[in-house]
Formats: sequence, C-alpha cells, structure tokens
Amino acid sequence: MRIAYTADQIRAAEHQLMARLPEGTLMQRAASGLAAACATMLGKVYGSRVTLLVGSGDNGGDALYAGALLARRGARVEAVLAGSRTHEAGLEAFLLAGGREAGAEAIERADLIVDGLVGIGVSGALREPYWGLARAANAAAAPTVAVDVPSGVDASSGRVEGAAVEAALTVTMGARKTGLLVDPGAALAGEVELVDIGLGPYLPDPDVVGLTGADVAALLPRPAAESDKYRRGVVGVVAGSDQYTGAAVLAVGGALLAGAGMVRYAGPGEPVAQVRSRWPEAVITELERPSLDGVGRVQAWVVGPGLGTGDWAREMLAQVLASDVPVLIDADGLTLVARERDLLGRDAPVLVTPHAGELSRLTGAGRDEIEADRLKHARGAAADLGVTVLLKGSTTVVAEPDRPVRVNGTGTAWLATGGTGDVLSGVAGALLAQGLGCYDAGSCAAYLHGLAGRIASSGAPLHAAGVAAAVPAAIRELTGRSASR
Ligand SMILES: NC(=O)C1=CN([C@@H]2O[C@H](COP(=O)(O)OP(=O)(O)OC[C@H]3O[C@@H](n4cnc5c(N)ncnc54)[C@H](O)[C@@H]3O)[C@@H](O)[C@H]2O)[C@@H](O)CC1
Ligand SMILES: [K+]
Repeated sequence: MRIAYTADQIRAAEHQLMARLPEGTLMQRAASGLAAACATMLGKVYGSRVTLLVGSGDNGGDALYAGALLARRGARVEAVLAGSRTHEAGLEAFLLAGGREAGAEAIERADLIVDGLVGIGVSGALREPYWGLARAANAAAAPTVAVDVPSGVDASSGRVEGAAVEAALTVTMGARKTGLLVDPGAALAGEVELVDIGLGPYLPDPDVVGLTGADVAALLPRPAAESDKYRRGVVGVVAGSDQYTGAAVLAVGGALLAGAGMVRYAGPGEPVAQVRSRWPEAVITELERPSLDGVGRVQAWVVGPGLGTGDWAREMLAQVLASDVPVLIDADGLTLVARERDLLGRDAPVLVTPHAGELSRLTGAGRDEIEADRLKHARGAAADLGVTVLLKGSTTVVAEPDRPVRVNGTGTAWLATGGTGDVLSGVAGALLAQGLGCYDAGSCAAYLHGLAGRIASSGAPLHAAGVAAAVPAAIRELTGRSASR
C-alpha cells in the first residue's frame, strides 16, 4: 500500500518530530538520502557535474546540503541561486565543501540536475525566475532529481498551474505526498524514492492510498474448490439499447472476464442479439417491456452503459435500484440519476463511475474545475450523494465517505477511447458480485482495467474489446502463475 499525505499533514508531523531533535537534524537526514540517490543515479560521483537549482526555502536547503556531500565526494557541483534569499547554513556548508555559485547556463553542462526550487511550501504557479529554470531543466539533456516534489506540482493535490519540473526521480522526505500519486503531479515525478527521516510515529491517517499489485492480488476473490457458479457471483447487466448495442457487449465481456460466476443480461432485441453472438456464456433475457420480472437473482447489478435516457431506461434503472443488492451506475444511468437524485435513496450500496463530464452533471460543478481538483470533487460527491464515487481519468480516484481516497495510476493514455468505460463497469460489477465492497471493487477494478489497458496497448492504440480480453492476463500477472488453481 502506498500511502500519501497533504503538505499540512506533513508539516504537522515534522513539527512534532523537530521539537524532539537538535536543530537541523531532519534536513541532514533528508540531504544524506538525497545525496545517496543522486550518487546512484550518477554511477560515478567523482568528476561528474551536478547543477543545483536552489529556491529560497528549506527545499533549497536540502539541495545545498546534498550538494555539499556530493562535492566532498569529488563531484563538480554548481548552484543556481534562484530566490531572493538562500538557506544560509546550507549555502555555507556547500561553499565550504567546494561547491560554487553559477548562472543558469550551468544547467546545460550538467550530468545531473537537482531541483530544489520549491517543495511543500509552494503556492500557486511558479514565479520567475523559477519558471524559466524549470523549463531550462526540462529542455536539458541531463536527468533531473526533484527534491521532495517536482517544483510547480502542488504537493497536496498533484495540480500544476503553469510550468513544472519533469523529474526522472523524486526523492521525497518523510512520507509520500498526495501530489506524487495523482496526475499531473504523478506523471511529472518519475520514480519516487522515499527517504525515512523518522516521521512515521507522528503521521496521521493517510490522505490518499494507492494500491500495489500485491494489495490487489490479496483483495481479489479466488474461486475455492467448492465454488459453484452461483457462489462465485452472479452479475446482472442492464446496458445497451437498440441504438447502442456495443456497450452491452463490452460490459458483459468485462464482467465475464473478470471472474463472475455467471452474467445475466437483460435488454431489448438488438443488444440481445449482439450479446448472444459474442458471449454465448451469458444468460440472456430479451425484454418486451422494461421489467426485471423473470430475470433471476443476481448478487450485483451494473446499469447504465448505452442504456439511453428515455422512459424505458428510467424504468429499468428504477427497478435495478429497487433491488437489495449492490448497484454500479455508469454512463446514461448517471444522467438519469442527475435528473432524479431521489433514485439514489436505497439501503444497499451504490458505486457510481463517472468521468469528469458525468460528475459535473451529477454535482453541478464545472467540468474544468473537476479536472483541476479531482480529489476534492470525488470526495465532495461521495459525501453529498452518500455513495462510493469512482472518478475516471488519467489518475482514477475512488472516494467513499470517511475513508482515504484510493488513487490508481496503472492506466495508460491509450485507454481514453470509446467503450473502455463499459468494460470497467463490467469488471467492477464482477468484483461486487463476488463480494467485494464498493470501495475495494472500484479500486481493484480500476487497477485491473489500467493494467489490462497497458497489456492490450503495449505502447500502441488499443480498442475496448481488447482491454476486456486482456483482463485475465492482468489477473494472471498480479496473482502469479503458481496460484492459478
Ligand atoms: N523543515 C525541515 O526540517 C525539513 C524540511 N524539508 C524540506 O523543506 C521543504 C519545505 O520547506 P519550506 O517550508 O521552506 O518551503 P519550500 O522550500 O518548499 O518553499 C518555500 C519558498 O518558496 C517560495 N515560493 C512559494 N511558492 C512559490 C512560487 N510559486 N514561485 C516561486 N517561489 C515560491 C516561498 O517564497 C518560500 O520562500 C520540504 O519540501 C522539504 O524539501 C525536509 O528536508 C524535511 C525536513
Ligand atoms: K523541488
């Protein structure tokens, strides 16, 4: 489990720890971890050229002390002092160790750039000259190691206003910051290395959590020897319409390939024909009228993809929500709920899976506002609606009242293509039917779906049916061949 904290949480913990230690101890710990990471990246320290970008705060102090350690090992270290002031003791130690001050041109001659412009103390977009230095570092041939967070990334949200440093490695102090797990910050951080400075005992519950492959493998339901198809979980899918047939095929496929014991599909003639020819395994009810009578028992419903938003769709949604099992609502189902919030009044759990546009319809917040602060809006919607919210995007986030938001970074930009959301709804539905709660089902489905996307893509365009087809390979990759019974 990767856990992360906001800047305020980190500061509060640092404050408590610092009170128990001699002044400067934490910064020394941070700097020695940073210098070690730089040395590993350089390979050979002696004779290498390192350029530090030094801002006015303690982030610059970390860089200067690390620069001093590298200079003592024979690196030629230059510091570009960007702030109106500079960490005094750090600068003194740096100069004493043989480091030198330099202008911005030192960026071009570096083998390694250390970004100590700003850390958790950043506010708003980078100002000059930081902005220009960040861009110069990004344009340089040498890799950049960011101190704590890439400068320009908001440590608490991952937001970037304007320019930010693109790091090959981020050496983060004490604990991961939320902004390192959420895009665009996560994408700019490169590899993340955590330096233990002793904050652990002072940290509160995390702000966000990122599941690792091992976490997901441990959560995924496995069929036991005595499982039958009913006990493995029956998913009901109410998706597709005579106009949109593909959504039904993709949602059913996602559910089947994510390990549902059985998938029941209920819909009108056109999608029924498509589902029947693509998935003979599905148990199909062709509907003459919008009714679940005779469809049979399920352990979870998936409702909404391609369903339409007319009277038929509304009636189907209402009947699904009147059941006593968990319901996943996606796509057109969300549009209907946005019009008629009362539909959500039920006792059994609800997982909604909007993208930013759909969440905007649900909550009234602007789409751009949501994109800019996905964590805040997912949390707010979960609290307001009393449901679990899986907000899709380059970092998918899963929010449930009173729990840390789970963030997922397994996806690929190639997943932004039609129909992949329908597959996700089927995958999550299968996990709900197998007994996972909305929080676990949503976050495991996001992880699996992202991994399946990477497998289906391997760096090239993918199509949604290919993502569904890759779900078993993703599960195999997580759980290992030996455990394939
Ligand atoms: N306090 C400590 O003992 C420790 C501090 N640590 C380091 O200290 C950092 C935090 O230090 P600070 O609180 O001094 O804050 P920072 O060094 O992150 O940034 C604050 C400085 O940046 C300037 N600044 C803020 N936003 C800016 C913008 N948009 N454009 C240009 N300049 C901007 C401010 O004027 C201020 O001088 C952490 O990120 C970490 O690197 C770590 O070494 C752990 C120990
Ligand atoms: K930084």
